[in-house]
Formats: sequence, structure tokens, C-alpha cells
Amino acid sequence: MSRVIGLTGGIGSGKSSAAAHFRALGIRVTDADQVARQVVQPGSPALQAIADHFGEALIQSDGQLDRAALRAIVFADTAEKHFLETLLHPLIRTTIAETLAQAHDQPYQLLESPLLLETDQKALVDAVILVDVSPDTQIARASRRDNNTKAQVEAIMASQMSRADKLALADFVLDNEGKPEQLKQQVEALHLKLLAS
Ligand SMILES: Nc1ncnc2c1ncn2[C@@H]1O[C@H](COP(=O)(O)OP(=O)(O)OP(=O)(O)O)[C@@H](O)[C@H]1O
Repeated sequence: MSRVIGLTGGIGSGKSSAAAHFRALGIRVTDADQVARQVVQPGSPALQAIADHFGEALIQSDGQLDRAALRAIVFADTAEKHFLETLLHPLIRTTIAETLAQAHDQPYQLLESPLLLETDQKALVDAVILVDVSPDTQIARASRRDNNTKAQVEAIMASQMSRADKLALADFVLDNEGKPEQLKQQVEALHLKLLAS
């Protein structure tokens, strides 16, 4: 299996933007958010378990999970959040591990995950890249992108690991406080460093 480098950062930090630059360099990226959606797709055992516990109302008429409604429930209730995490995290981790194991011919591959350091996904990576921005920038960019209120973004930030703790765990830091072009240049430089190491 190709070496796995984790790519993480808080909400609105620029993970997806950094991942797109790595993809453009030919690097394979597994997106943990995409896996998290995949494990609750219509007809999946996990979606049925969610419906059994939280009620069938969480399944939309098109068979998809009403993610916004579920998010609202678990944000307001720690016990429900724990139930959901106990159900989904092992499943997400196993599915990610299976996907990563398929890459053999890459100099390295990336696992992009907002909760890399907060979950057992960290055991899947050999090193960690952190996309780092100030909390003010996170709030500005995340609220502009999703029409979130400042309070909604702050609530999500409060549920994620602090900036200082993440910086302490990172092997490589991409500073995304500046212009998009500066992030691209840092990715290209880090790519060369990773190829050489
Ligand atoms: N350097 C930058 N300057 C200005 N805007 C930026 C910059 N980098 C990213 N953005 C914008 O900020 C928003 C968040 O970036 P992105 O989606 O890459 O972050 P993310 O870490 O993947 O976020 P999330 O975890 O919330 O999905 C996007 O709208 C993106 O276009």
C-alpha cells in the first residue's frame, strides 16, 4: 500500500482547495466526508440503524438521509452524538482503510478528513498535513461559502480540536491565511518534499 499522508484542518480552512492542488499533481485523494456519505447511502444497514433509532422521519422521500436534521439532533444532545459516532466511526474507518489499501503505484496518497485528529482515523496515516488559518478567517470563509451564521460556524469549530492542539500534532503546515495562489505554491513545494522523503 502506498504511504498515506493525512490532510486536515478545521471548517473552512481550505482542505478541499489544498486537496484539489494535490490531485492536479496526480496524487490520489480519499475524501473521508465522501466515505461518511457513502456508508449511509439508501438501502445501507447504517441508514436503517439510524432510522430505527432516530425515527423514519430522518429519511427523505428520495430515500436519502436528511443530514441537516440529523446534525441538528446530535449537536443539541451529547448522548445522541455518542450513539451516532459509535455506529458510524468504525464503519467509516474500515471503508477508508479498504480504499487506501487499493493504492499501490503512488509515491504517496492523501486522506482528506476534517476529523482526522479527533477520531481513530489518525491511526491510518503515516504523517499529518494541517491546513492552518486563524479562527476569524475560518468564520469569514465558512459563513460566506455555506450561508452559515457566525454562531453556526463557531458551534462547529467548538466541536473540533483547537488550532493549537492541531498545530502540535502536525508534521507539515500549509498556511492558508493568504491568497489562493500562495496555497497552491505551498502545496507544490510540499509535494516535492514528500517525493524526496
Ligand atoms: N486562500 C484563500 N483565500 C480566499 N478564499 C479561500 C482561500 N482558500 C479557500 N478559500 C475559500 O474558503 C472556503 C473554504 O475552503 P475549502 O472548502 O477548501 O475548505 P475546507 O477546509 O475543505 O472546508 P470544510 O471542512 O468546511 O468543507 C471556500 O469557499 C474556498 O473557496
